[in-house]
Amino acid sequence: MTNTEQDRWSRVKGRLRSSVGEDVYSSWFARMDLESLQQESVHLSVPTRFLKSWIQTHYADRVLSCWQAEMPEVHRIDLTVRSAARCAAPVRDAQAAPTEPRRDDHHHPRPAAQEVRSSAATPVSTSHDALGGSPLDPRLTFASFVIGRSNTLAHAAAKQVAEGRHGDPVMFNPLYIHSGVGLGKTHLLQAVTWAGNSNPDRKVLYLTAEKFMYGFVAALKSQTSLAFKEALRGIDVLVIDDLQFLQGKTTQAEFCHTLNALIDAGRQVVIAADRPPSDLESLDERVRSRLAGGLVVEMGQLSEDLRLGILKSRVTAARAHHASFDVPQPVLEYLARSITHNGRDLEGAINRLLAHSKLNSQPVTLEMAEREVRDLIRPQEPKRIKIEDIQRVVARQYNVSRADLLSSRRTANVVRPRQVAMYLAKTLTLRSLPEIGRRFGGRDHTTVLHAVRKIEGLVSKDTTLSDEVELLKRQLQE
Ligand SMILES: Nc1ncnc2c1ncn2[C@@H]1O[C@H](COP(=O)(O)OP(=O)(O)OP(=O)(O)O)[C@@H](O)[C@H]1O
Repeated sequence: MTNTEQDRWSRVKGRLRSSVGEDVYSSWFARMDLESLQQESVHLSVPTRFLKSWIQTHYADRVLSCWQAEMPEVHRIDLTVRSAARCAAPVRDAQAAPTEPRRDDHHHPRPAAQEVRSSAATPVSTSHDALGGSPLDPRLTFASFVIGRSNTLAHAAAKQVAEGRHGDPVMFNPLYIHSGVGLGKTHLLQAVTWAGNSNPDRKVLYLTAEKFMYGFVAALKSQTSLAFKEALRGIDVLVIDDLQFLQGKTTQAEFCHTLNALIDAGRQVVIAADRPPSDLESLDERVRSRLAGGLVVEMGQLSEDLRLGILKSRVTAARAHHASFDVPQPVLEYLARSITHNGRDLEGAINRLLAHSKLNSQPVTLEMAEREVRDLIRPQEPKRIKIEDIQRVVARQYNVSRADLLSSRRTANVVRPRQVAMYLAKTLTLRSLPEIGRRFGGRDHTTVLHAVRKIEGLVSKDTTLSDEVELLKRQLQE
């Protein structure tokens, strides 16, 4: 690709970024590449079918108009998937094959917003119970899931899975969601299960990894493992929570087998764990790579806005049974500001205020809240920042890949981000210059020192760069 084309593409991305805002841009467009540029058409690519379909449905016109602002002669945008994701394949096992014919999307368009059940009033599909699915909490639905910057992509992907129909092609498989403790994985997975099972044609089975192990081991003991496997293969979506707890060679082999059978049959698999597939050390390498082969989405820390949203939704839910319960806005803001670690503590705080105000027949006040939730407020430890995080965030910000940062390429669009990343590594971590050099593709410590000095010098003069560096620091420390 020529430099002019690269420049144009950078300007188009700039336009796109300012037109949709930083958050939307980084969720949907950060991984979009320019493949080629013809006179009237532009060929772009994204890494997953999901991103492709999302961009086509929601942003096709926007992308075209940003190109036209740069090159009025452009009339067509072709968007393709870089690495082919798996589609629905024919079911190998005849016994487990769905008996219904596929419906045609064009003739039976899916309603734009599928109704999602919102209470325990509707029983979850009997197949879920019959198959020995893990218990579901009726409160954990899409309706009660609050969306924020850290979970937009995970939520959208989960929604897409939940709204699929029996026999629909599978867009990304498996969908793998990971996050730290208490950041909403179980909530999202159960929401998929509730919503998916509200369609009578579909069977969605939610299992914790423990239940998977137990189900399998128990089935082995009672010689019914074949039946258990058949049952698993008869479902449309298998949801497995807390995968990090899957242990034991036999169980793992069986899990791998089930995963392959389901994926090859075009059935959806959704997985949650507290770490990315590559960090699931106890799992076999083949399983890890299969897990990483679909869409892997991380849910970050809950931002203050999101925490406030969760608190409000919890208060609303509590008011359904306790109409007089009220938490004034300043108290909610105080809680959102001070309880920073996870959703479970936010829920705990509201429960305590509810209990206290009910038992003592007192309204909730700021003093009461401060007293009641004292132990939920942990002292702010400075966040330990990893060099990989710095490389990831910088690469995303400047639209280069992490491999570019580590490479020996010396083009300007890579050199500056690399220097910024090294500068951040020196200022935000305790790593030594040689160590940083090693982590940046085996560079010498003098190269790192040069980069650090260079950026130090520039930020004092160049306000754009200094704003960029500040933004990066904030993203990393969040
Ligand atoms: N985005 C959100 N909207 C509403 N509630 C949320 C959200 N994120 C977390 N919560 C709430 O926080 C609590 C903990 O969430 P959840 O159990 O889903 O976390 P988890 O990531 O599965 O944790 P673990 O790693 O311990 O399994 C739940 O009460 C959940 O409803």
